[in-house]
Amino acid sequence: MTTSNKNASPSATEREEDDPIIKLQPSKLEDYFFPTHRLKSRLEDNTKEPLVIVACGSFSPITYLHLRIFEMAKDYIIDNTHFEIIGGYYSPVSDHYTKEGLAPSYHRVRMCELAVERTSQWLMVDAWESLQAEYTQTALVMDHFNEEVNIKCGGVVTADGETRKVKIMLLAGGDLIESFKVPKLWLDEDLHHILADYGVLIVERTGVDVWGFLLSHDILYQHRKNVYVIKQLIYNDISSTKVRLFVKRGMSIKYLLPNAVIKYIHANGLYK
Ligand SMILES: Nc1ncnc2c1ncn2[C@@H]1O[C@H](COP(=O)(O)OP(=O)(O)OP(=O)(O)O)[C@@H](O)[C@H]1O
Ligand SMILES: NC(=O)c1ccc[n+]([C@@H]2O[C@H](COP(=O)(O)O)[C@@H](O)[C@H]2O)c1
Repeated sequence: MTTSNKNASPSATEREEDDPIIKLQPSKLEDYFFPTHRLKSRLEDNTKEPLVIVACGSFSPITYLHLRIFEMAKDYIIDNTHFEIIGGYYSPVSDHYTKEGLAPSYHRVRMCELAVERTSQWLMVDAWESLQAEYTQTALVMDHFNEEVNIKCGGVVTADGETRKVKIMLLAGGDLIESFKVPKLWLDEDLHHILADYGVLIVERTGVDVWGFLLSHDILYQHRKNVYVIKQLIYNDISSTKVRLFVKRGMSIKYLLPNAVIKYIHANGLYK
């Protein structure tokens, strides 16, 4: 027998489905605006330090792994730190980043938006980096978020009406952090800036010894108090590279990424 309870108040998950259509990020820099529709303007717990988490990457395409890393970070933050998350952002890299398999940035931004717009209450997509006329180093992307959140939005307000500066942290997989050792890929001054002034949340990745790397890398070790390593309790290794290959070979990508993103890939003939 099935029962229906029309009067029951909707669960949080159901409410997300009813979110009003959000304003999508534009495809031209002159129309750019910083998305704040899911950014908390008030800190709930006065004893906590407000935090915005930023994930930089290709997201070509975004997968359930890229969605999960934010949720893993959230659980970690709640259990192990004195931070209160006030928002999370994807910042897809621009077309000037020379990496194989990058779909045009407009599509990558839109796919990220489709992935979060009906499934999350705290994740947003910022197109600023993707709209720049040249490649933007991650240190500058972090500065952009700092400027938007702390200078233009003025930080966050506490229950006492006091304004508090928001900490901005980079969220990255173990592989991205391991790329710190690649000669000339990252400037030392950028690493110091990211690690000292912002901080990094590292999600373990299969095959990468994050703790070993942390010990071996001088700059990372120097700033270790601002580096948080998150264990993957359920290992997930969904790869965008393999998703692209599956599409090219006409194979199914269902259950690897949200349906809305799959539909978008097929409708726009991406990764053929
Ligand atoms: N299996 C994984 N475990 C933890 N983090 C991951 C994993 N895969 C990707 N990430 C992280 O997701 C972020 C975005 O990754 P990005 O889209 O640039 O590359 P990718 O997911 O490895 O895709 P590609 O196959 O196109 O290289 C990065 O911080 C990356 O380290
Ligand atoms: N010097 C830098 O700032 C630098 C170097 C390499 C990668 N990254 C960033 O790391 C992210 C992921 O890059 P990959 O997909 O190549 O691992 C991208 O957002 C890219 O911009 C930054």
